[in-house]
Amino acid sequence: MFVFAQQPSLVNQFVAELRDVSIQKDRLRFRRNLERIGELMAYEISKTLPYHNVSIKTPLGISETQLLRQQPVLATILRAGLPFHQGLANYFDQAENAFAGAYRGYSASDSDEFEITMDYIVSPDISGKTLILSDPMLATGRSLEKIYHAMLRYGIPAQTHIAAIIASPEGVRHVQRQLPQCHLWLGAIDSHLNEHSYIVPGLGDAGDLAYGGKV
Ligand SMILES: O=P(O)(O)OC[C@H]1O[C@H](OP(=O)(O)OP(=O)(O)O)[C@H](O)[C@@H]1O
Ligand SMILES: O=c1cc[nH]c(=O)[nH]1
Ligand SMILES: [Mg+2]
Repeated sequence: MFVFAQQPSLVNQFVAELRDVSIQKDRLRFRRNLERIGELMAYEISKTLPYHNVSIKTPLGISETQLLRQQPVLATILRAGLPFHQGLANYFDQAENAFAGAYRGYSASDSDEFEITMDYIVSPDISGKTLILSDPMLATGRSLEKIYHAMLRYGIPAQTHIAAIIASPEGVRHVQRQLPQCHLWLGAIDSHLNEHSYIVPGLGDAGDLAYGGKV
């Protein structure tokens, strides 16, 4: 598990801006910060992927270097995942992409009990490929668990990376227990979940901050 908050970097600045009530209401900046963190996480994850040697012909000679052996498949969960996904896609710029729609379906309007409902998924074949599954918020971990299992309809990946920006300790434990094969990349691990399963201190509702409220 790699936690960006455990070392000084610009990721901490961008996470701070996502959280800050005096900055986060600027939707454009909020989305751009999700995207910027996606870009920096892509760079960090790229250091752990398989490479092969290549020779590049320049106007003056040959340059030997190492390039990614294969682009990953980038998968994300609507809505809040979209800007974060775009950041990953800016750097893994030839990746194939998968999208899933999932939301918390509550048993009653005054209840905190919910099931994760998935109503949309589209993906390329992921057999033998590197899968990077992203969602900025890892609260209970049940959305990521559900979408990971749904992705297995499209093949068994060679390796899976889960990228999240803010996680709860409960969610991290859940993902580590349910998906022990996945590598975790986290911006920060916060204090706890509240009674509504929101992360504290967290940032609030990432989807609403990025795109506005919903009815
Ligand atoms: O770890 P979990 O307990 O499953 O919660 C995390 C999920 O909640 C948020 O999405 P939300 O349902 O708010 O949808 P939205 O992005 O459309 O706002 C977030 O982006 C995750 O998908
Ligand atoms: O804290 C949380 C939990 C779920 N979804 C969010 O956007 N924020
Ligand atoms: Mg939301």
